[in-house]
Amino acid sequence: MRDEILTSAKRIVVKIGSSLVSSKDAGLRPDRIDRLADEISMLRTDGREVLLVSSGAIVSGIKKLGLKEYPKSLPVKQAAAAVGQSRLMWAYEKSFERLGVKVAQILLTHQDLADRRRFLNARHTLAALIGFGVVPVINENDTVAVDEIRVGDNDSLAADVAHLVDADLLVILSDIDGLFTQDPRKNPSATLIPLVSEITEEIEQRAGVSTTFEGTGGMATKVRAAKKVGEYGVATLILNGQQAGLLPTVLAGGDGGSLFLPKGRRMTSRKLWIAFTLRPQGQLLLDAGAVVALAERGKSLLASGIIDVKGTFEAGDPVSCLNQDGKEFAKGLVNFSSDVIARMKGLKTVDVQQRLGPQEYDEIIHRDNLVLL
Ligand SMILES: Nc1ncnc2c1ncn2[C@@H]1O[C@H](COP(=O)(O)OP(=O)(O)O)[C@@H](O)[C@H]1O
Ligand SMILES: N[C@@H](CCC(=O)OP(=O)(O)O)C(=O)O
Repeated sequence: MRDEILTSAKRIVVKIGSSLVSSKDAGLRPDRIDRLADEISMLRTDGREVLLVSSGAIVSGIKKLGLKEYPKSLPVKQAAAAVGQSRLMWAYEKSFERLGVKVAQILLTHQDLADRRRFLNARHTLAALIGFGVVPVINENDTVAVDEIRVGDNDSLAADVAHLVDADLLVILSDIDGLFTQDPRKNPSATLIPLVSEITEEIEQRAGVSTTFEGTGGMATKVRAAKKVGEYGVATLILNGQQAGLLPTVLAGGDGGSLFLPKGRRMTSRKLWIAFTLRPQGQLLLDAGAVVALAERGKSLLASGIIDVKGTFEAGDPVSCLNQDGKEFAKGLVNFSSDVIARMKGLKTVDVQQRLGPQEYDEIIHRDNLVLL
C-alpha cells in the first residue's frame, strides 16, 4: 500500500517549512533551497509534476530588516513578509535556473479559494503553468492577508492547494522525521509513527502545537492538513527535509517519514470545495428525521427538519448542519438567508407557502449543494 501510494503519485504538492529554508540567525538559507531544487528536479525527471508551497518569507524578512525578535504586530509581520518574499523567490529563481527549470510565484489568500470563480481561475492558471513545465512556488499573500481572509498557516494552504490542483499526494517537509508519539524536542524517548492508517483523536493529541522559532503551528497543523486531504482520498507524507536525498528515495519506495493513509474516496471538485475550503457562516440544528434523510437517504434539506438557526447569513452562504448532539455532520449552501429560515423552520412546504407566499425553492439546501462529512 505504502509503496504503491508513493511510487505511483504523479502530481505532488511539496510543502517546505520555514524551519527548512530559513533560520533565526542566518535568515534565508539558499544552500537548502539549492539542495531541495536538485531533489525536486530529480522527481521531475522521473515524470512527476511538482508544485511547491514554500514558507520562509517572514523569517527572511526579519533578518533582512535587522529585527531582533519575531514580530508580534501584524503590520511589522506583513512588512517582513513583503521584504522576505522577494528574497525567497529570488533564491528559488536562481536555484532552479541552474537546472534549466522555470519557476512562477503564486501568492494566495483564503478569499482566492473561497470564491468559486477565483478558485477556478487559480486552478486554470496552475494547470497552464504545469502544462508549460513550470514549478509553481506558492505562499500565502501575507502582506495583504488580515485574519478574516487568511489561511493562517502553510500546512493548511498546502492542503488547499492539493485540492486546487487535484494532487495525488501531499508531502510536508519539515525539520523533524515525521509524527512522533510526543514532541521529541520535549520528550527524547518519543518514537516515530511511520504509518497512520486513521487520524483518531489520540493521533491529533499527540501532535503538539509547539514550533521552532521559524515555524507556525507545529505538528498540529500538519496532522490537520493530512486529515483534510485524507478525507477526500489523498495521502500525506511528513518527511525530514534536512536529510539530503531522503525525498527522492522515499518517493521511490524507500523507508522514512510518517505516511498518513487517505480515508475517503475522491469527491467531485465542487463538493470538495464546499466541504473543505468554505468556512461555515452559520449553523442549522436538525431533528432526527432530517439527519437520517440527509445522512442515509441522500435527500435535500427541507424546512420541516430544522429545529434552530444560529448565526447570520445570506442565501448562497455555506452553513454547518448539526445533529441533535450538536455535532457537525454535513455542510451545504443554503437557498435562503438566516432570517427567512428562522421563519420557515419546522414548517412543511405547504405551510411555508401559506405563511410566506410562493418561494423560488422548496429545499433549504439542495442535495447537489450538500456534503456529508
Ligand atoms: N508529536 C510530534 N512529533 C513531531 N514533532 C512535533 C510533535 N509535536 C510538536 N512537534 C514540533 O513540530 C515542529 C515542526 O513544526 P514547525 O516548527 O511549525 O515546522 P515547519 O516550519 O516545518 O512548519 C517540530 O520541530 C517539533 O518540535
Ligand atoms: N507565509 C509564512 C509562513 C507561515 C507558515 O505556516 O510557516 P511554516 O509553519 O514554517 O510553514 C512565511 O512565508 O513566512
